[in-house]
Amino acid sequence: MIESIRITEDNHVLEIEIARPEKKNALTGEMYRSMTNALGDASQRREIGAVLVHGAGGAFCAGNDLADFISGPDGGIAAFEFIRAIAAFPKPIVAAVQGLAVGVGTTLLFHCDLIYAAPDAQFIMPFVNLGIVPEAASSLLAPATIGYAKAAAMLLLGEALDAHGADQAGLITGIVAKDGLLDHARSKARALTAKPPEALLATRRLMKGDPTAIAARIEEEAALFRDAMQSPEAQEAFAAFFEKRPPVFAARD
Ligand SMILES: C/C=C/C(=O)SCCNC(=O)CCNC(=O)[C@H](O)C(C)(C)COP(=O)(O)OP(=O)(O)OC[C@H]1O[C@@H](n2cnc3c(N)ncnc32)[C@H](O)[C@@H]1OP(=O)(O)O
Repeated sequence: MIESIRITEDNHVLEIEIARPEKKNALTGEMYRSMTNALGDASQRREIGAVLVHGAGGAFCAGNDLADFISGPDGGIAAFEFIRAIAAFPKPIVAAVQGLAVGVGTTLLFHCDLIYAAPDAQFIMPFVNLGIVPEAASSLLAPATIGYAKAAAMLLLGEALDAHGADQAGLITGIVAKDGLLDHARSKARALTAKPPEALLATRRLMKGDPTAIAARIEEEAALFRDAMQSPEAQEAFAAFFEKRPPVFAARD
């Protein structure tokens, strides 16, 4: 186990805590690999009935570590392995979101089942701003979950949705006060593990819809994503982030 991903178990629930608070829980290759392994393990073990994901230190997750994107060759590969794993994960996933959920920090939520958010939660999918494209089948699942118009504001303009907006749009299950958020999410995860497992898993499978369409969209996005990562637009956006300046993209005229 690595320090920045803490895996624990309690009452048949496997908990994944993203714990890199000094970088707002941005995900590195080794963090993705650790979570992918934890999901693989949890899917095999009968005694695990649900997974709970949360972030340490006031943020949920600031998305992919942008330094990892720049430094390659791993940039993006571990992320897509994690995305495939969470999309195919057969058991219920509960998320407790406080503070920022950026990039994959939001898109992973489309593969969760119950999402509880603190009032300070902010959901942001800034892919276009970064010169890249959506991932985790969010180009399919965002319009399907929150409607095209809200998805367009998030995915084309990169606008944030706050907790209230996310609740209204149907992105989350509910809003819970920050100090009770984790306990609430834990109690819901435990409640899932007390249900008859076969009926629960079959119901979830039916609700999730056609897995081949989701898997195909993940791969379609991944191919575009890999190309976009090499583009001058993305290189400028990543450089601007670390130089703490606004990006300057090519003029239209
Ligand atoms: C396949 C997956 C794709 C994706 O996920 S694409 C999305 C990638 N993520 C992003 O583009 C988010 C980038 N980060 C930000 O825009 C901002 O940060 C936040 C809005 C998340 C937070 O802003 P604020 O509250 O002002 O905090 P701060 O001072 O910017 O961040 C604290 C420290 O955390 C580092 N950090 C934050 N996010 C990332 C990241 N994604 N990759 C690498 N570092 C990150 C910063 O640089 C800084 O560090 P220092 O204290 O050393 O200056």
